[in-house]
Amino acid sequence: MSDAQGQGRQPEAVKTVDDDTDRQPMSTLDAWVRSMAHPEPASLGRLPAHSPTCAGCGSENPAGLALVVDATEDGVRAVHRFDRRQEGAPGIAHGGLVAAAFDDLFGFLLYRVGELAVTRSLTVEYLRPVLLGTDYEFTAKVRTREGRRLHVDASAVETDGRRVATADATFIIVDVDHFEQGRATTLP
Ligand SMILES: CCCCCCCC(=O)SCCNC(=O)CCNC(=O)[C@H](O)C(C)(C)COP(=O)(O)OP(=O)(O)OC[C@H]1O[C@@H](n2cnc3c(N)ncnc32)[C@H](O)[C@@H]1OP(=O)(O)O
Repeated sequence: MSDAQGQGRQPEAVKTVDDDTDRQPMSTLDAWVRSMAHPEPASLGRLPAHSPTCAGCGSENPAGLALVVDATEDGVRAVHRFDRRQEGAPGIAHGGLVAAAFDDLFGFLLYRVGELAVTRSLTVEYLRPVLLGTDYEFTAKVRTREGRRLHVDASAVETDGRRVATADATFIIVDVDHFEQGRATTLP
């Protein structure tokens, strides 16, 4: 992506900005599509959120996980601590939210491969309870690429190195037109 210096660029996803060409207001989707249209491999360091309101990594989503993700030599990494908003059983993170963390982390690999892709399948192995208020290191990498398919792997580990969960997923590379389907959404 254009934030190759790892400065944490936020895509212009939720801002209404002036279109340089016709001076008409640009929609949220137009701005997001424009910002995501040309993903480029990023250098090491902090990666930009998918959008400010992304449920996985957007800092402006009060219900989101607000993952903070760095590019590493072989993939991506986030240290994350779940809180009460992600509770399932008392004191334990809900499995669906752990899956969401993996899914969103996988979405950051797109910055590393320079393609747009979406989740087609996601499998999580819950090895141990993921506790609220505890730091976990999430890492992910691309295992293989076959045509439009990206096979990706991830794990979450405690500070002592014990794995609490692993995940693998298939992402399918899509054209930016895929996201035009979001136009059907009519939320205020
Ligand atoms: C910028 C992104 C931000 C990231 C945010 C975090 C990630 C997300 O939340 S993404 C959102 C959740 N995912 C979605 O909404 C995706 C919804 N699904 C779709 O839109 C479509 O099914 C889509 C685009 C994935 C694939 O549709 P389509 O293009 O018709 O693909 P299709 O022809 O069925 O399959 C494509 C290829 O994948 C293969 N494939 C399909 N399913 C699988 C699977 N489960 N495992 C392995 N391969 C598969 C097919 O065999 C085919 O292979 P090939 O190209 O070699 O023939």
